[in-house]
Amino acid sequence: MALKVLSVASEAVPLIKTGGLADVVGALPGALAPHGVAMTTLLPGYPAVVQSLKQRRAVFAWDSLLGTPARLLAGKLDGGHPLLVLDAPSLFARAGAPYTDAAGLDWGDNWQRFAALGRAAADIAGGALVQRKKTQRFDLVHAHDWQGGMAAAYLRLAPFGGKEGRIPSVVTIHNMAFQGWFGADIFPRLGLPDAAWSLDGVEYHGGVSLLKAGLACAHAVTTVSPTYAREIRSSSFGMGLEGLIIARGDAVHGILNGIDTQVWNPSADPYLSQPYGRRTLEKRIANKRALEAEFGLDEDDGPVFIVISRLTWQKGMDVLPEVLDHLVGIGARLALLGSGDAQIEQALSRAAARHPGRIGIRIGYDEDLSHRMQGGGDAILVPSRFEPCGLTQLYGLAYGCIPVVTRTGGLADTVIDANPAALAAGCATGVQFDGVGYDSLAAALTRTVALYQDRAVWERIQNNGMKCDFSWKASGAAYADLYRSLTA
Ligand SMILES: Nc1ncnc2c1ncn2[C@@H]1O[C@H](COP(=O)(O)OP(=O)(O)O[C@H]2O[C@H](CO)[C@@H](O)[C@H](O)[C@H]2O)[C@@H](O)[C@H]1O
Repeated sequence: MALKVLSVASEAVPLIKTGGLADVVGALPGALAPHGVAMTTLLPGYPAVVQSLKQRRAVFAWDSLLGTPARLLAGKLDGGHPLLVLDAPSLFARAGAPYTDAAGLDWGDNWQRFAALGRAAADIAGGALVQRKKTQRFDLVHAHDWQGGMAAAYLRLAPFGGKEGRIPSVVTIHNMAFQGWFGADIFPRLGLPDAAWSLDGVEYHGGVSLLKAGLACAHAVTTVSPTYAREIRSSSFGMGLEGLIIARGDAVHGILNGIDTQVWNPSADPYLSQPYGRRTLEKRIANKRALEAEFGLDEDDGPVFIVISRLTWQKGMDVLPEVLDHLVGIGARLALLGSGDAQIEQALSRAAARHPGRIGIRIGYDEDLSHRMQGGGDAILVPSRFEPCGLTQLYGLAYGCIPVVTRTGGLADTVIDANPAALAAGCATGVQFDGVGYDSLAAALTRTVALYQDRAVWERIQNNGMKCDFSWKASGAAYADLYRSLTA
C-alpha cells in the first residue's frame, strides 16, 4: 500500500515561488510517486494559491486556529497530485510577497502565520480532522524550513487526543540562515504546554525559533546535499544551530535535490529560440545571439557569463561588482538577472553603465528569461558563501552552460572541477574555486576564459555536464527509503 505523506511548505511551483524551495516542494510528489509514496502538499492560502483552485471545495473549517478562523480547501497541484490549502484570510489574504510587505519588511505576524500552518498540518495528519473523518490519515509529515517546522513541534509536543504523537515527521533544511526567530512573548500564544519551553522544545536564545523547534522535534532531519549536512555541524555554517545538529547525530541526513527534467530540458524548452541537445550544441549559437540582443550586449565570439540569483551576501553578490572590470578586461561579457539587496543592485547598475555592451543587468524576477539565459549563456557564475544545494548550477549542467562555483555545500557535490587530472580523465563538468573574494573570483574567471578558448576542451566539459543525471530518480528513492525507515 502506498505510504501517505503530508508535505508542508510555504511555497511550491507552479503556484508560488520566491526561491529554490518552491522548485523542490513542487517536484517532490512526482519524484516520490514511482516509489510508492502518495504525497499531499499543504500550502498557505495566499491570494495566488487560492485563485489557482478551480473549485474552492472546503473540506474542513476551524472556528479558531491559533485564534483565527480558517478553512481547508482541497485541490490539485500540477500532475494531478493532491493539494490542501490553508485558507485563513486574516493571515494570508494580503498583497505583497509571501514573507514580506510591499516595502520588503517581514510581516509582523509571521510567527502566527506559519505556526498556524504547522498546527493545521498536525490536525490534518492525525488529529482533529481524521477523527471527524474529514481527511485520510497520513503515515508521515514532511515539513520544510522554518515555515513548516512547527508541524513537527505540534505533532510531538501538543498532539490532539494523543494520536498525532505517533506520526513520524521529517524536517528539511533548505537554508539554515533563516530560522524564524521571534520573541518569548509569542510562546503563550502558540498553544503549547509549558514544558515545550525547553532546550529540546521550541525555546532558542530566550525566544522561539520555529526552525529550531522543528529540528528538535522531528524524527529525522534532512538537508539538501551531503556536504551541507556535514558543514552545518560547524560554527561557520551551523548559524548557531550546530550544537543541535551534532546532538541529533544519525537522525540528520543529506539528500541532494534533483531537478525537474521535464521543465529543464534544452531539447524541448519552449522558451528557447533554438532547442538543442548534447549532439547539436552548435545550435546554441542562436540562443546566444538572442541573449546578447535581449541584454544589449555586443555580438562577439567571446564568452558570456550569466548570473541568475537573489542579490545577497549568501550568494556572494556583494563581491561580484568588484570583479566586473576584470571580467570585461579578459574579453568576457555578463548577463545578470536578479533582485535583492538595494546596494548590490546599485553597484551592479553602475558597473553596467561603465561597460555598455559588455555588462547587461536585469533587476527583477523572470522565470522564462532564466531559461533563455541557461540556453544561450556559456557559463553560469555561482559564487555563494554557502549553498545548501543550489539549483541554478544543475540547470546550467543540463543546458551546457558551464557552472563556475564556490567549493561549498551542494555546489561541491555536483560540479567536477576542470583541474588537470579531471581534464585528463575526461570527467570535468565545471570550475570550482575556494573562498569568495576578489582574488579567488578573478582567478576563476580567468581560468574559465582560458578553457573557453580551447573549443574541443570546452565542448567536452559541456557534454560531460549534459550527460549527468540530476533528475529526481536517486533522491526520490532516498526520501522514500527514509520515510519507510521511520514508519516501519
Ligand atoms: N531573478 C530571478 N528570476 C528568475 N528565476 C530566479 C531568479 N532568482 C533566482 N531564480 C530561480 O530561483 C531558484 C533559486 O534556487 P537556488 O537553489 O539557487 O537558491 P535559493 O537560495 O533560493 O534556495 C534554497 O533552497 C534550495 C532548495 O533546496 C537550495 O538548492 C538552495 O541551496 C537554498 O539556498 C532557481 O530556480 C533560480 O533559477
